[in-house]
Amino acid sequence: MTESPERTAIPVRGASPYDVVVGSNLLGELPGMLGSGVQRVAVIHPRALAATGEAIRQDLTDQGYEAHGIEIPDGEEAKLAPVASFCWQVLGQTGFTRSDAVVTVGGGSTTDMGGFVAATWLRGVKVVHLPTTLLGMVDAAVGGKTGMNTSEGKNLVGAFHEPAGVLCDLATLETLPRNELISGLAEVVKCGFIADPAILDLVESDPIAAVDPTSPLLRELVERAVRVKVDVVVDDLKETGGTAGHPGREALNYGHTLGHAIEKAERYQFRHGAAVAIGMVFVAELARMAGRLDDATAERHRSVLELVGLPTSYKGQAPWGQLHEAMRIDKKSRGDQLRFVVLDGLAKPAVMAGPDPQLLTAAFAEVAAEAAR
Ligand SMILES: NC(=O)c1ccc[n+]([C@@H]2O[C@H](COP(=O)([O-])OP(=O)(O)OC[C@H]3O[C@@H](n4cnc5c(N)ncnc54)[C@H](O)[C@@H]3O)[C@@H](O)[C@H]2O)c1
Ligand SMILES: O=C(O)C(=O)C[C@@H](O)[C@H](O)[C@H](O)COP(=O)(O)O
Ligand SMILES: [Zn+2]
Repeated sequence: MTESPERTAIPVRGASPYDVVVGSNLLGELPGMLGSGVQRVAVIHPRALAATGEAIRQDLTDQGYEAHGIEIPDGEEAKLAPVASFCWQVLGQTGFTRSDAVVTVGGGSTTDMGGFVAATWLRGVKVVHLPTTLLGMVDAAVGGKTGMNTSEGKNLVGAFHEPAGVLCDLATLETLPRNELISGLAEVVKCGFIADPAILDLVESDPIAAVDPTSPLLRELVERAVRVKVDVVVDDLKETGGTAGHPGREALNYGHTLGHAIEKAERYQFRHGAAVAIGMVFVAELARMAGRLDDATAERHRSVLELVGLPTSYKGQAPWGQLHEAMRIDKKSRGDQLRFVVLDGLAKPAVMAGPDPQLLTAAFAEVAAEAAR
């Protein structure tokens, strides 16, 4: 790892190695990440970042690229087939070849959709991610997973397609709405529970700095969470399974089984991180009730998430039956068997396969009932 006060480069080793760079004012590094031979660049950005997207497009044009801006909807509306189809149309009409590149500028919905377009255009062209949300920096832009929603559920279509580089420019977080920053912290806290408990200590030590985009503490959280994700994906890029005693990439799905079901039930009006926060409390209860997780660690889920303003109980309208049904199509399921990532202790992720339905109902009661406490 190369470090300086301005930038930290975290290498992702593997068949196609690349760097995740964390720092400020990193745009000058984009041509280096694009590498040689790129003539055309498509800058995919959401509506909310129209000015930023255009500035990056202009900058690339000034440097001699044939740069095209592609504006997509904000949030989950971007992760729909017609939006990918629109992007393919633009790439076709501008004559994109296999030596051209996609640059995404935005949050996880943009990197998921833009990454999917890059994975599928001509069966795969280069992509560089410029995440502009905390969640995008610590999670979505890293590791090559892309996901599109269908009416049946969240991220049901996608591909693994690693980026050529990721630039996490912390200065971009200064315009991010507070609730979006807090949503991203859920994935940071997730990394604390599954792999790096120092993350939890840091958040607990100064929860105000943890939600301050200019704080050195948030920068340390970003770097730590990126390292957790990188360590997992280099060992199990395509989620085919971990080594003995570790669930591999599935560990990153901690809290997501119920989380994704909540997002779908709430028609994606819930922030991803908020849904995952509730999902983590649910699986902590599941593991505690199954005798796998101690009371203190289970309770720590609630306390650390609440410290930064994340929800720990489900106050929405969907009944358990609807959420249970939605979980069946989760990618960790095998046949009719539901599988959950649980903890056997702090930083000890494991898989619980086919839990007793009564245990599931009891764990959900702990999450839903808290609303009435
Ligand atoms: N592929 C993966 O590994 C992975 C990992 C985690 C999450 N995800 C996906 O990421 C998505 C959530 O991503 P997200 O939380 O970044 O949300 P998002 O991409 O929907 O962005 C949230 C909102 O903030 C706006 N925005 C983005 N950057 C901004 C900035 N700097 N200033 C002002 N506004 C800005 C966006 O336009 C949007 O309206 C979900 O779809 C989730 O499934 C994917
Ligand atoms: O990178 C991964 O692998 C993850 O599971 C990270 C999750 O935070 C992310 O939300 C991911 O998109 C979920 O993947 P899915 O396979 O459950 O759709
Ligand atoms: Zn997630």
